[in-house]
Amino acid sequence: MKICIFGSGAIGGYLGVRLHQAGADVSLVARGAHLTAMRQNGVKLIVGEEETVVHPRCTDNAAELGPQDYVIIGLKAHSVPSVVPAIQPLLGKDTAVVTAVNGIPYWYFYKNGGDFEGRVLDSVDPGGAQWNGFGPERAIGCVVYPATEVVEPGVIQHIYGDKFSLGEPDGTQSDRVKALSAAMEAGGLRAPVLDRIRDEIWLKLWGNLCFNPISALTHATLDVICSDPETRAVAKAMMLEAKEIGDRLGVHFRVDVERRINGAGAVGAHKTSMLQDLERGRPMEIDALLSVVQEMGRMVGVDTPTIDVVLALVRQRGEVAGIYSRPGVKEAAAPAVAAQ
Ligand SMILES: NC(=O)C1=CN([C@@H]2O[C@H](COP(=O)(O)OP(=O)(O)OC[C@H]3O[C@@H](n4cnc5c(N)ncnc54)[C@H](OP(=O)(O)O)[C@@H]3O)[C@@H](O)[C@H]2O)C=CC1
Ligand SMILES: CC(C)(CO)C(=O)C(=O)O
Repeated sequence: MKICIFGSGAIGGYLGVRLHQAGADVSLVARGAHLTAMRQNGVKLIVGEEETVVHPRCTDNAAELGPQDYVIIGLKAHSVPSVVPAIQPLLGKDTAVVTAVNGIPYWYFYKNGGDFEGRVLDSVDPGGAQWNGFGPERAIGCVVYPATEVVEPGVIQHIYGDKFSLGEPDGTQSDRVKALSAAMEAGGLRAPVLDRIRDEIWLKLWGNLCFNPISALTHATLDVICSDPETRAVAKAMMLEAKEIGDRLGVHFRVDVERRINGAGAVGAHKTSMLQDLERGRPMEIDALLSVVQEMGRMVGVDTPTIDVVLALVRQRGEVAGIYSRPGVKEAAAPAVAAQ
């Protein structure tokens, strides 16, 4: 089984190590010092006291790899549109594209039925670059639950979790999704194949769409956001607006808002990825977590007053830090120093 992980950072690198251990023919696409270190020393994964080093093929040039059975996208959401051309050499007739990325994926309205079938979402897929460049029929959905970090080039620290839920857009138990699940499970991961992957995408997104921007605005950790009555109320208001949108799109939320907030609070004094990105001066995933929910709200006729306010504030926070540009505006240059 040939698998290329395009964007082999914290999550992609973790997946790469586990799939390599499972015996898959794994190639990692990465760049910079991280790529150099992985090429020279292998990829080191630290899980608790245990350290594993594996030596998959590592490159910054996907063209040298040829067509794959699976391309797993492990990039931050905002990076995906720009790599569509670079991914083309990896795509054969039957190659599946697995979106291991937070937020709403480009293929959301493929085989979902209803009024919006075939609709491209501008906030995550401007101009339909992914829809047209990958094709929605290649897509396999993936919800990423583990937390991992690149602690130094070539070194991935596992923090918690081992579950990557998978699912076909049409909910079928296809051979390709079952084979990928089996490979991931052979590597020691949990990879259930769900028949309603969009429900799971929303459940994860439900937390990301509020906690991540609130944390970027306040610099508070999850425990603080969830226990302070005022920020908890902001989060809850955003989640209820999002739930109304999800309900109209046929999403089933299997837990209620209070339980979802309590679950996030129980994670503890953890900085969300958006806060970490802000502090490190790296682009923030605002559009795939938040702008897209506003866009979907407009589509289904649900007002999103709280989401609108928080989105306006976090966009401006990102723009002032030089790490965010609104969809349709030229990409922000990375600042020389991290934002304070
Ligand atoms: N890390 C986590 O704990 C979790 C992450 N997620 C989600 O998973 C997704 C991936 O996140 P994460 O792994 O943390 O992100 P990372 O930034 O750690 O990994 C992405 C990697 O892709 C590289 N990259 C970007 N553009 C290119 C390119 N053109 N060519 C080659 N390599 C490229 C980046 O390099 P560079 O650093 O140079 O930009 C980086 O190494 C995100 O959507 C995130 O929200 C979800 C749950 C938890
Ligand atoms: C920690 C958590 C759950 C916050 O929503 C997360 O997924 C993130 O930081 O992106």
